[in-house]
Amino acid sequence: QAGPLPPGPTPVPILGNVRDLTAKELWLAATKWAKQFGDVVHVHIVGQGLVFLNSPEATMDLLDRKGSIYGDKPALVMAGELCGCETMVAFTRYGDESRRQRRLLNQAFGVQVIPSYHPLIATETHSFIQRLVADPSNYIDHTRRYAGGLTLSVIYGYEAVGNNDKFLSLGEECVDILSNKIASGGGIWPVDIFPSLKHLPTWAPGSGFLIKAAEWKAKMEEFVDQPYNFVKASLTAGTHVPSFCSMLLEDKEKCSPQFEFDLKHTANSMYSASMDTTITVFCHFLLAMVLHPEALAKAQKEVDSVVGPDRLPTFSDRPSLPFVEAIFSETLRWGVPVPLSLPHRLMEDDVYRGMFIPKGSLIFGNIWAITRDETLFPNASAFLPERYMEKVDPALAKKRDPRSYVFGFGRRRCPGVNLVESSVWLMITTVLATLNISKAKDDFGNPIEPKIDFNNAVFRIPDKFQCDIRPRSEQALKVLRQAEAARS
Ligand code: HEM
Repeated sequence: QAGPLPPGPTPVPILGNVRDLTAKELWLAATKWAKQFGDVVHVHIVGQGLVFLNSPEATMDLLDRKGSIYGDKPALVMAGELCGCETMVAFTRYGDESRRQRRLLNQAFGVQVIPSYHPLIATETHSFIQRLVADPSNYIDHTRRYAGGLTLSVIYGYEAVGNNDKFLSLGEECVDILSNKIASGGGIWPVDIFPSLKHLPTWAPGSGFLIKAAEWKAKMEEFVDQPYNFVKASLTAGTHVPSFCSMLLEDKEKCSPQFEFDLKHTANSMYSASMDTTITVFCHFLLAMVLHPEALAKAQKEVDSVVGPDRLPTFSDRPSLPFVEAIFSETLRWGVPVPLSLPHRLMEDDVYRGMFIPKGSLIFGNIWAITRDETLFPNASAFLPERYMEKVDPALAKKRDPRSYVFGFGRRRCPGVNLVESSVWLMITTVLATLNISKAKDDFGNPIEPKIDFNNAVFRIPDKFQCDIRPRSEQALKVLRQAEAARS
């Protein structure tokens, strides 16, 4: 071993740090260790090493600069083999398959393609606002329908019908199983440490995980197959709406079984990755506006002065709305949608600042620790969009830009980032233009403080909180109706 392991909390014999790894807000525990042990922390579960990188320098040095050995994903027996997730993009091993998938992802959501989705994004945004107006308390379901509906349209040419649409419900159920059951607490199950446990007969004590895994695998297969079979059937029937899948499937030359396999799984990964992430960002935006009426008023004033009362915001307004831009950036930083990113796997032994990081370690970029770093973001736990209005040199601006972290790192960085840049911006800006957001009131007219808790193991989604969402004016409703009428 070429040097000591990075420091970390003292493990107990054999089991290691099992007791230190909690499923609830693991990023808080990891950040406590960062304060105690530094920006590279090592823990282990029965010998499986987990390394937390807690600073911009450490994530950049290892996950970005040494991306060729830090770009792998763990071969988890439970998640991958038993639950059937090994072909989902976020779990595929680094190599030919992941490269083919990334190429498809770039074809769908590369920066050059996004403007072609602008009209659809606008339509979906306007419908989203109408639904918020009609039924404000179900803002989470509306956001799922917005984000999932957008990817279902773009990828499969499928139009979601209602918040309880069959593919939206399937998506909701499967993403919940993935993040809160399969990947909870770092995603390491006893069978990942002792693979022979997978041969336990299902009647044996302790084999309950095998029954659960079989159930979840069947669901994941439905999730991957059903929307894809919809495109194939509509292509055969000639009823398809042009989409990413239909366009590629029409090119018969390309359609080898391997290509179809890649397409089917990549399509599913785009759909599944779009929902809870967007929900997390929108919920934090809503919460920030409820808690900071002064920021809301300032942003509305800016939107009003640029857009005026007679139309809705469009992408061409973006350069004229710097404070809205600052709110967007601060929402990403303050909200931290995926606080520990998704684990990478180190492919070769490595030495970093004299510390030995063994091959096979799971590497977590601790985005929470970075975005709460007081030296980079003074008063880091406060929502302060003004911090992005300050002119700073380009190197510092990049270091402070939450986009350098919140979409993950290196060769596995989020391929949905360009879509999010457009879709979430328009969503936020249109809400600011048309809606007022404030604390809900009790029967006596007293404001109710939103109760915030986080119970998702991967995404930092605030549990549903009370708030008041209503149209800003009759005129706002009128322009929304006009936008709808123009479409039909
Ligand atoms: C709304 C905000 C979003 C955030 C904050 C976000 C964040 C992330 C993060 C942190 C990762 C892990 C990166 C890593 O392993 O280093 C990731 C991976 C991924 N994201 Fe996103 N994401 C968002 C939206 C989307 C959307 C809309 C899509 C697709 C349309 C998408 C598709 C993916 C895929 C396919 C991966 C796996 C990439 C791989 O392992 O190679 N994401 N995302």
